Amino acid sequence: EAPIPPRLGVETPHADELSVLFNESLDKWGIDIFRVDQLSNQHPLVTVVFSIFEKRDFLSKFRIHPSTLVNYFTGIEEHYKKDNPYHNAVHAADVTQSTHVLLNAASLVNVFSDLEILASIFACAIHDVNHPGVTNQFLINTENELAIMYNDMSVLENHHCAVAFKLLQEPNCNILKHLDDSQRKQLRKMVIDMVLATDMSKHMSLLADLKTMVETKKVAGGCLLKLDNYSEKMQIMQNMVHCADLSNPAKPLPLSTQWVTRVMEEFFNQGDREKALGLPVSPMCCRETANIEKSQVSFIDFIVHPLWEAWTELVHPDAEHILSTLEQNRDHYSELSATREAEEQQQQQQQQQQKQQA
Ligand SMILES: COc1ccc(C2=NN(C3CCN(c4ncnc5ccsc45)CC3)C(=O)[C@@H]3CC=CC[C@H]23)cc1OCc1ccccc1C(F)(F)F
Ligand SMILES: [Mg+2]
Ligand SMILES: [Zn+2]
Repeated sequence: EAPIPPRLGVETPHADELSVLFNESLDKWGIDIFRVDQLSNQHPLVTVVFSIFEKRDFLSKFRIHPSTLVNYFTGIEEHYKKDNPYHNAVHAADVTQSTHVLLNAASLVNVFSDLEILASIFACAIHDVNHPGVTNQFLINTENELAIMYNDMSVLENHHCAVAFKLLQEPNCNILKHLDDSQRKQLRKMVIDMVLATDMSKHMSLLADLKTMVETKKVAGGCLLKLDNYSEKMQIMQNMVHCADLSNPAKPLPLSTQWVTRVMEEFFNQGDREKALGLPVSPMCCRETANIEKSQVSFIDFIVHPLWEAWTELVHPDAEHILSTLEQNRDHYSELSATREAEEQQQQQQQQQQKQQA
């Protein structure tokens, strides 16, 4: 019989501290996921997934042996590249825990079945697995084997799904073993639909559909979401995972700024590689010229805020605090970018004056 894994799914000398942190904050927006990474001996994804599965009683509901769960998600975690500054297992753990919190919104109670919730958590955990640390456009421009494999269509997102489902076939890793065929087929389809929807090129259509749904729900008298067909339900699940994937600017500032540093590092590394290859450097990816605060303000104004505004309306009033955190953070970055601009202008004037005096 397979051995029972340790209490939090991972061996760590900080097990007590970690279980206190989870008891206090696993269900909270703004858990310090970087501390989870430290306390879990750099196994943030395994311990977050294990704890969520336990809290939602998924091990018994879906007859998953604890060691199978640990084997599979340890394999997944190992396939997240540790030297990616941003797209690593900490990001996967962050998106998974964020979705776990979004699922607890009062207006979403009894909306999703256990299988749909399992599919959502699973999709988050694997949604960036084996990410190479560069964008789809970079893979396409460099005719990378992945772009050839997937014909330039959602290259990364197709790869994440394929790697995740291939790992299920490893020995003692099949967490879906005791699902019946129909459940397994449904879960596979739902996970693929959610992961492919994390491709930013799908963002505008996803948001447009969400806004339409919010309008029709309002007309229907703001009642609890009555989602009678797969497509409507999947739209909500896709937007939920997409919201979690775009939740960095909506987290408490000390967490948000760490994500900004990480993602800029990853995009700058890509900019360095583009320059070395003689390729045009992607916008905001040039180490010398990027204005980090300005990037955040436009990212929030054009992408993140419109999405979270729609989500907040859909689950009103459960996500109000998230939207207000996002708005506070946006103002912080905007003030920072204004002062930085003023400083740069002052420096330029001083240089001008020095030149004139010389
Ligand atoms: C914590 O901070 C970020 C987290 C994730 C992303 C992610 N960005 N994107 C894209 C990158 C290209 N985008 C744009 N390109 C040019 N002009 C604009 C104007 C407004 S968005 C946009 C759209 C978002 C991804 O695909 C990543 C993978 C999946 C989900 C989200 C990830 C972006 C963060 O910070 C901002 C940013 C950072 C670095 C470079 C550029 C940007 C920038 F401001 F540009 F977004
Ligand atoms: Mg992704
Ligand atoms: Zn992601």
